[in-house]
Amino acid sequence: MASIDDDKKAAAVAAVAEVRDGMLVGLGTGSTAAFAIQALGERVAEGLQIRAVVTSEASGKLARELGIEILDFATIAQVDLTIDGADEIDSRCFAIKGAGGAMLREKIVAAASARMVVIADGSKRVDRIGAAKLPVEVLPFAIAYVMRVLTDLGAAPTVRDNYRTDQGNLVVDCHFATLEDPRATAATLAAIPGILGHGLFLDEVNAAYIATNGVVTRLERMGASD
Ligand SMILES: O=C(CO)[C@H](O)[C@H](O)COP(=O)(O)O
Repeated sequence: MASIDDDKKAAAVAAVAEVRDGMLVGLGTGSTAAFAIQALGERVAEGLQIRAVVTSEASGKLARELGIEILDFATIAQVDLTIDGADEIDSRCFAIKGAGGAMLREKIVAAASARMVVIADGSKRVDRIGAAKLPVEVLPFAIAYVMRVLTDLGAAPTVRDNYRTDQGNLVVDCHFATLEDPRATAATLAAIPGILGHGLFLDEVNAAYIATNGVVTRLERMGASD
């Protein structure tokens, strides 16, 4: 029986097989993304010619150690393929991300990407997203106000202890009693001044590789979802 790490690695290797010579690749954050960076590093060592942008300092450090050329994302307008993990993914290719706190950069890199694939072990596959905590990145200046608004919305917000994002901001983990209309929730969060980003990925994910007991399943987005 495959371990969770075996499954993370299997999903990562399947996604990395999509990478071709000449691509600019977006590298996600987290333990599953680290398996993808590792697999990509092995292909680079074998001669694959790619360059990459990263969604966190941690992923950048790992990628550089593996000999992957990293570009400054501030100079990049378009990425070919981004590979990233998720905390939950459903059949609509809706995802919740951000347990690792990198969702703001991850969302930006995903938005800039022609294609984004999520990689995950089977525990992340759900019927409908909503059980996982939904993180939001908050400007420290706005934290008291944002906490009041999120509490009024019934989001049961908690500030992540002793944590700052790579941009120096706070993360507030939310949990809504239901996430029946994720688009409405995303719009509500995006409209709150002081919230810089949130972990709902509703339009970014094109496909997912999900591994359960060593078997990798590919989920492909079928046009527009709601
Ligand atoms: O969104 C993320 C980081 O912001 C991660 O991709 C997500 O939390 C999954 O992490 P892991 O692969 O370690 O379970």
